[in-house]
Amino acid sequence: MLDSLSEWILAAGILTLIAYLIGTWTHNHFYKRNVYHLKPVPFFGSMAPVLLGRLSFPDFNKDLYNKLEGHKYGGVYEFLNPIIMIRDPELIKTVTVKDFEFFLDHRNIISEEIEPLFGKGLFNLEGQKWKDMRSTLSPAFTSSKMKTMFTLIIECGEQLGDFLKTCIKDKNMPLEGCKIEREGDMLVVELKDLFTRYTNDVIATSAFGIGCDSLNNPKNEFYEMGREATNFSGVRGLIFFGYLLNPKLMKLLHLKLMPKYVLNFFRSLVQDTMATREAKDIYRPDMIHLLMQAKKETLQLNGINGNASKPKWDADDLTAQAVIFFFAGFDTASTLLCFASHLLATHPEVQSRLQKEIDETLEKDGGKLTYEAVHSMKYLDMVVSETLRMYPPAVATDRKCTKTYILQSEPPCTIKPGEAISIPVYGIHHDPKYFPNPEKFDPERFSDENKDNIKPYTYLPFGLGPRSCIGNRFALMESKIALVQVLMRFNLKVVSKTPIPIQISKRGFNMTVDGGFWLGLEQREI
Ligand code: HEM
Repeated sequence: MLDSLSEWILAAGILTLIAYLIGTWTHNHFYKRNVYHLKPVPFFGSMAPVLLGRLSFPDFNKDLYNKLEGHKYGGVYEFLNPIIMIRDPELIKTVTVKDFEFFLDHRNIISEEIEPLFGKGLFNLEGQKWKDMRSTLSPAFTSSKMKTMFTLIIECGEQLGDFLKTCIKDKNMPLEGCKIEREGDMLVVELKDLFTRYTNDVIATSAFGIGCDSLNNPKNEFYEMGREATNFSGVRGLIFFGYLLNPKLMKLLHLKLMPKYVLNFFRSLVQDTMATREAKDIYRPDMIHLLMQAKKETLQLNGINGNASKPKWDADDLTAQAVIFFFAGFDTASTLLCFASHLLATHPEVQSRLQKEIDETLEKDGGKLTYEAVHSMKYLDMVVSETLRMYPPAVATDRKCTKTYILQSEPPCTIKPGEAISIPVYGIHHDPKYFPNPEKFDPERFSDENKDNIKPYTYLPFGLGPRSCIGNRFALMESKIALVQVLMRFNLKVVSKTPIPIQISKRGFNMTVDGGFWLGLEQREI
């Protein structure tokens, strides 16, 4: 028992010292290697501004990037984990493309043992397993497969357009379940809710093989389960933080991220659909079909690994891919749609020019939106590209070193297996050296005349190299379809609830705004 004040002070001192040593025990990593780095705070490392809510996650990324100004790369600390942030486009090319074999993997925060349906997903797979799975899945994302899947996605696009048209026409239509209000002749819509329902339906039909119509059936089971699965607030947010802070300890504690019933729902959905299709010999042009082909080992490996023997996938391996498409695609694409709509409403001249392009294109095809028409609209592509530059839904990406590597730079730096590299997408997209006047929304940056002036490896909303986003084409197609469906019928208008200027939320890691993306939808007179 401690019974004198001096003993209490001594004990407190020892405990503080122990805490300090634990909170800083990796913080000399860059100092020892003579790497320029940002001074870390005990426990927090470089994360204090975002954890204390001083900066949003994108602004925090830009802040770190700017603080390393003058250096091609530099050290930052994600809590206790040292991470090399690479800023220089040539170094980014080296890591993601040229010497990709040394940086094959992402950091695997949630392992296969903890959450098999996460850990076995393409994003988290490592080494040869990743190569095999990427080779198996790549044929699902070629232009010809996109064209086949177009028929499924356009159905969701038309559902979106028709739903909004009915809402505006039928003043008695009940709107509960969706965040839509009426203001005179206009609909006032919270776009995150609207577009999340759309991207949910797109993934449901193309990756899980089911139609849900989450606008007309706002409480359908798939949508509810999807929301549950992607809800990282409360205890689950803390568990995720725990994995970031101390993955080893968290693995020992074996704390799960996903409720079992949610995982079982997705597992049975995929596995039952596959069983029914097999039994009844049903064909549908979607990803489930491709996964079934993979199961039967009928797909040719497309050459990334040059390995002739075909891997065997079990049921969870395949379900995990449908789940990762859902996770990787549903929030990112709806975020893109929200920011694009907001930018169009606040830049009416851009909106009118885009609507003109849409009207002219549709007129040529007798009012029908075809695959070719979506891909022929250059201004639409410029608007989407500039939105992804200003507001990339993936603010940063990473790589994990798999073989000892010497980064040839000034000074050279040895990176050991397991060490992490961060690529600051948002910071680079907002660097005036590469994008003059970066806070200005200017689709002209991506015009035929100007786009070749963009320095290679500085525009990276979908990452880069063999490990870049596999759903890139899919995401662009579904987003363009939704924009056309909305803009052919409506003018996007700023209303009193519209957040102006837009302030990215300081809560959480998502690129979103507090209070929602509210805009007015006014029916067009055509
Ligand atoms: C606007 C929408 C999207 C954005 C901005 C986006 C962005 C990204 C980024 C930055 C990466 C990491 C790339 C890298 O590290 O180089 C990634 C990976 C990935 N994305 Fe997307 N994504 C989007 C939509 C989608 C969709 C719709 C799908 C699925 C249908 C998808 C599936 C994936 C998968 C599976 C990976 C992991 C690839 C691998 O590790 O091999 N993404 N995405």
